[in-house]
Amino acid sequence: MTMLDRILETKRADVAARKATMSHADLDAKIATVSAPRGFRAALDAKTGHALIAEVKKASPSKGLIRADFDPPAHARAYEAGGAACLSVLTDERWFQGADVFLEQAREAVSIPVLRKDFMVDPWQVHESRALGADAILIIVAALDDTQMQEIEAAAIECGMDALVEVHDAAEMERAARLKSRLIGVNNRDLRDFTVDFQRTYELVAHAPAGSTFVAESGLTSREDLDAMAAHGIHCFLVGEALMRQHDVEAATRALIG
Ligand SMILES: O=C(O)c1ccccc1NCC(=O)[C@H](O)[C@H](O)COP(=O)(O)O
Repeated sequence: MTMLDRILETKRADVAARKATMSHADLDAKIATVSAPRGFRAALDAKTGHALIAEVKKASPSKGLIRADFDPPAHARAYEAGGAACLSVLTDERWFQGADVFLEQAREAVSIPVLRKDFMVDPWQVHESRALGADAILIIVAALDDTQMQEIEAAAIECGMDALVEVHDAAEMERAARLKSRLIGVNNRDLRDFTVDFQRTYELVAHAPAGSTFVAESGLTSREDLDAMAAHGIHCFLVGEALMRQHDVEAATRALIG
């Protein structure tokens, strides 16, 4: 069983338990109280130069605890002040020590759009994400069949949210291209064995559907990494650990994107 399989197994059980306690009507009532979605893809497209999705990330299955003095609203403000276009907030509890409240606190602290970084296995979670205030959700192609992806994407569209569609190889890129979303991410990290390989991203960028906003995700640590990606025509980046390990998150963000 791969790490992704294990994450998905616990996620399905978690979602089943959550659905038992909160109906669609409950979620709709909560959605009515949160502010309208902030355009996530539009915020990336509006940036000249490097456009950063900065991740609020306490821990990960590959690295364990990353940030002991974890403070989501403070990190969110530092990212925004450092020039990030958007935030990503991990909400998975079991594997990333995340929490829903981290997303609510982070979004409340800033005016830039926020991605709920979690493992979507059911359209119900999309409505739950909107109820938490999320402006975008993640669709991991490796985790879903085509029907599930379409249903989750349809829920995102219904909620006025963007979907970041994450792929790892050319076959997944083909499946992603059948969706409506043109916000495509390539995860440099193999979710099965955690190896990081920028080459995969360099190859896949040419296969993204025309007109896509293309995001390189994971394992990026330096300005040199981003410049190397830019040389391949990639200008949007999702970075977590490298920034979360810095004492001065704002300065590190500014130094990374320049
Ligand atoms: O980060 C992990 O170890 C991980 C393991 C298994 C599935 C997903 C995982 N991470 C989610 C992400 O995609 C990253 O948090 C995100 O791209 C930022 O990566 P990084 O800059 O390397 O923290």
